[in-house]
Amino acid sequence: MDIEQLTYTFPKALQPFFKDLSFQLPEHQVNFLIGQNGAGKTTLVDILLGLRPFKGHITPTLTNIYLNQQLPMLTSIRVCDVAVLVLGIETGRRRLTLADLASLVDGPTLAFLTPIWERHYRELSGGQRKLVQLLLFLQVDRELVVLDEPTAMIDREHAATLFTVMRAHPDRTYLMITHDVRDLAAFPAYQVLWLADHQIKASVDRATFEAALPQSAFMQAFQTV
Ligand SMILES: Nc1ncnc2c1ncn2[C@@H]1O[C@H](COP(=O)(O)OP(=O)(O)OP(=O)(O)O)[C@@H](O)[C@H]1O
Repeated sequence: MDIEQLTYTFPKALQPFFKDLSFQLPEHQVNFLIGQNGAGKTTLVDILLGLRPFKGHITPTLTNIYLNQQLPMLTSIRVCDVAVLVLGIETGRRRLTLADLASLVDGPTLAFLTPIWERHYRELSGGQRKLVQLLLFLQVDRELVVLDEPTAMIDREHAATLFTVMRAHPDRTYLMITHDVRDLAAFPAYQVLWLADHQIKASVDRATFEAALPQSAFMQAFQTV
């Protein structure tokens, strides 16, 4: 995706928050977006998804899905009901059995959901609840998948399951906001975009990232996000 001369002003603000940002999101790989709290990561993502009016050009327009930080869900329902809520929209089904699920989702997702299929959602831990939703939404096929801090609140084992499912769909373009440098190692290729001072301060690929000296401005920035 090419983002050219993107300018965005919050409603009622006098000055633009982003002015003439230009950068690229390579397709069919993972793009990490890093930056301190308040740097504008969520705002930028909203713009890229067409949720906020902006000036500039973003091409091409990709079908997308946005997995944001707050994933509200009634707690009186079971895991199988959550699956119907997410996958029922795509498949038109109002009921799903485990056998149905096996034909709709990938192996790691099936393995994670099978033992908890009949469990009440409220009985799961916060991290388990988050992973249930993330994995189910990742079964919905879209060209651009945006994840806002998916690994916050989940342990490394659950994060590994999430990454396995993401890697199972290498045709997708991922844009992931993260504050955790450990997330990067899960992917063979990626780009890291560093947002600071209302600009994309750096965009580096895996080789450049791994070769960066610990005292470089970019690596110092990652320590503080
Ligand atoms: N409607 C608004 N008008 C003016 N400023 C706003 C508005 N909404 C958000 N902001 C400001 O824009 C900045 C960027 O917010 P944003 O939520 O995009 O940051 P972020 O990088 O996603 O932060 P975090 O890591 O905490 O999630 C913040 O300083 C926020 O206060």
